[in-house]
Amino acid sequence: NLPPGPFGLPIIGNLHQLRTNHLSNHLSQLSKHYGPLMSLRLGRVQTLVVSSAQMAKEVLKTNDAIFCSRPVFTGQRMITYDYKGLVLTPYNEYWREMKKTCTLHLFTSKRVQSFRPDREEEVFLMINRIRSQITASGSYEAVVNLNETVMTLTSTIICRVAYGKRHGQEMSRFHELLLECQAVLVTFYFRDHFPFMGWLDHLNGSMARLAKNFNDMDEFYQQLVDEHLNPKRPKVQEDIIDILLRLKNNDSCSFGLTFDHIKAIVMDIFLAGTETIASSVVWAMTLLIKNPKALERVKQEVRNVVGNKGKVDEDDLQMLDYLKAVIKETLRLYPAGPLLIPRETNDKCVLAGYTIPKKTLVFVNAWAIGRDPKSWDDPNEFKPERFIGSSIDYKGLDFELIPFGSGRRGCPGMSLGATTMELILSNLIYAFEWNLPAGMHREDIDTLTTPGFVLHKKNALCLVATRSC
Ligand code: HEM
Repeated sequence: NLPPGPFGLPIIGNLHQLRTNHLSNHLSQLSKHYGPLMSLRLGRVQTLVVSSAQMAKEVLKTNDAIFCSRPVFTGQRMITYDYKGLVLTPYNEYWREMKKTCTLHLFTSKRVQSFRPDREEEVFLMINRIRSQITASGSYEAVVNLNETVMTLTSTIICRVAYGKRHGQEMSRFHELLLECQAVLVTFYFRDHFPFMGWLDHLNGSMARLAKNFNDMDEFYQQLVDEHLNPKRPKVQEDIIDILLRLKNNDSCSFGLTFDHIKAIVMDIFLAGTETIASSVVWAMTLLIKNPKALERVKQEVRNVVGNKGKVDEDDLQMLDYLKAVIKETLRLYPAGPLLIPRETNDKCVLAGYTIPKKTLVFVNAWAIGRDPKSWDDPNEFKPERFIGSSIDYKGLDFELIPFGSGRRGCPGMSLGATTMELILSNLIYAFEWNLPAGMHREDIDTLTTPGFVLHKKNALCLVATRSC
């Protein structure tokens, strides 16, 4: 008694139907036909796709205890030091302890606040770099590649938070490793879907590629840990590695924190924090440039609030209601994790009259839910106004808007993520006038996406910046 779904082929099931660049959109189209609970079979893996706010509430709230595990896959197992992190670890006693430790020591609002100077300094440095680009161009304007600019910024911010370091030569090496890491994480491993064909992963080189990436990343992280252990290291503000080393020395965790745990957590923070923030800022700028009235309104709001101060700081953010609405609307239309992070059931259960087996892989389609006409008027239109005077928020209680997920596996970095997005976007809008390059029209700005966990804009957003202050 499984939920309905498209007919699958023998052995491979529906795998062949999922070879698409925009999986969440494709699943959303299929769900229009099969309904908000849809079954798929990926090789031997039974899969459930959830595509309405009501069903998301059933899964993430009512039955959270059953839907809160994560699937075990080959690439993820190796990259996460055999599931010693948080993000991809299946639900078990270890995850609960680790989550408690991270919630108490890494994700408190006091800790997020303590990194405020790092965030502000890096954002202002980025604004100054764009200003220098304009000066160097010899005119009043310069073309800025926002994908590159914002990605460099967010990875520098996360580096400072996690390792207390800015971008240097070794950081660009790390960037390369991270890109390779994302590639090996989304690689198709035969053993995950057809256990008897695991030998093919060795034959086609994917296991060797995975092992190489893991060893390179491990070497990099170990070097960072060693630097932190060096007694001659200058005393600066505590970063995440410092905090975890302190907990290790004090024996603060019941499971005995090791260097592998520390490296796995730092890896999590990098993977979960960098691209999500960067892609969301790029989507916000894409939507604003395509909607000049909204861009004008947010610009007026930021300038009225900030005046001639020269930059937006975090104290100003509370007063920027329309900017916050722009961010909510962006996350509704382009959630950074359009299928959240895949879940797995840890028991059998009944949902809307259907039987969902234990160990079902679950995709909650935040992309489809954010565009569901049953929840939203003009669902495909960019209308930040819809959030003005509305209590709907992305904090995990309103299931029509769940870019950060919900329940016990919901995003613990939400506050850091949202504040950083607001700070970057408001400063970009405050410091510059943004226009399309000569000869380009609003309609020419595409919204194509890249495949993968994070929904990136495929073609770089290049806009003309002119100084406004
Ligand atoms: C725009 C920014 C961000 C977005 C949209 C986002 C989104 C998400 C989503 C959708 C999930 C899965 C939730 C679920 O399964 O219900 C998640 C989990 C997670 N996020 Fe974020 N995130 C963002 C920023 C961050 C940042 C800055 C950090 C850390 C510094 C972070 C750390 C994590 C962690 C550790 C998890 C795993 C939680 C678990 O499985 O227990 N995220 N995030």
